[in-house]
Amino acid sequence: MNGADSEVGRLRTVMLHRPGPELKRLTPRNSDKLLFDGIPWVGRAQEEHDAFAQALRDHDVEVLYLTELLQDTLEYEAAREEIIPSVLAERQLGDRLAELTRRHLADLDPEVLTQTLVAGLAREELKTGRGLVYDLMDRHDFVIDPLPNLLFTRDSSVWIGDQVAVTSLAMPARTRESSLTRLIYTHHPRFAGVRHLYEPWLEHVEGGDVLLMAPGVIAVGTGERTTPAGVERLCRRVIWAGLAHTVLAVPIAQQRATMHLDTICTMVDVDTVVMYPPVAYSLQAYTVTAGDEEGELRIAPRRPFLSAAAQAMGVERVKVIDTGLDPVTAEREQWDDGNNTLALAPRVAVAYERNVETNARLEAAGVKVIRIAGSELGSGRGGPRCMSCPIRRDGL
Ligand SMILES: NC(=[NH2+])NCCC[C@H](N)C(=O)O
Repeated sequence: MNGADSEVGRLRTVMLHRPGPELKRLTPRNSDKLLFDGIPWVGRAQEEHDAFAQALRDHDVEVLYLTELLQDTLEYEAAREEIIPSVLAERQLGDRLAELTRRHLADLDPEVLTQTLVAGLAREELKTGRGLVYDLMDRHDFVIDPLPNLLFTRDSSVWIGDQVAVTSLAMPARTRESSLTRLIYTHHPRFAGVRHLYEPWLEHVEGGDVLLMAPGVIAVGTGERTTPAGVERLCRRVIWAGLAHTVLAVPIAQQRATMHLDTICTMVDVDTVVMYPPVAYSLQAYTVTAGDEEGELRIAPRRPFLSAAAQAMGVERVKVIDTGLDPVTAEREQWDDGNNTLALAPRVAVAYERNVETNARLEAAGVKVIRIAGSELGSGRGGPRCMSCPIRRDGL
């Protein structure tokens, strides 16, 4: 059965996206808007990603590729009819160019349509384009925007128990990603009958902010991406669907370095987190549980995150791999996703090799670290956890 009730149960199936031509669209002029901090060397990024996928397979994890699932999905007419209109940004294209683009997409076979939905479409590639909007656009302007952040499959959907939350991404450069994941989960036979816990048109929630701390206990960060309103809606849904008894709502600094909760904290064992030292003991949480009436929530006063988590999880304390680094190294390794580990099982985690000191501390604490290269992948500011959407983990 698909689903996950923790961050550390043995990982069985994961969804990845191998970066492709969408990364070749990045230029120094558009990279900020497209949420990359550098211009990746695409071939090397693919090699790094292939090694990541292989490391997972070597640990008996089934790797599904998002584009393969999408291509299968686009064999169905209903899926095509749903996705094509949704990518025609009419206010940008105007009705004439939108109609020509619609016709262009309708003629593509599932494989090329998949590529186009992910890599986008530049004006010069739309050979059938004409009209005033078309004439006024630069040849490199996008008729359909590329999705370079699709690589970070963590953010566009998240499994909670046996249901999938298709998220609502906050940044304009990413909003279309969850149209694709929603399409897959709605039409692909592998996911037939799966219940959707959340939808892309609701208040913003991103998967990188959602941590399954223990069966029944979820932490949700709120900052640059997941909004307070998103947390409230998610709380109501998970608690009243019986998927969690407690949600910890965790305010995080609204800045790029800490865009998601998983940039400062991930779990490496049933009761152990690796955490960015400057925030480990200052992070606060509101404990949210079911209210008296159906659909209502009870909110306990704010208190330190780690003690709120321990209480909800029913453990004496949450162990922190307090990386104990000097502040400059800690800040550098946090920026390079040192805290962003992907657990394959309790005390087995994938991490970027470059975060030498954080990895050494993990090992000293008894965690087996599977190191991967990420010099190019990391230019999008995401580590092994960001690049993976667990679809099935063994229950704890
Ligand atoms: N779960 C994560 N930390 N994801 C990282 C996403 C990085 C991506 N470039 C963004 O800015 O959205």
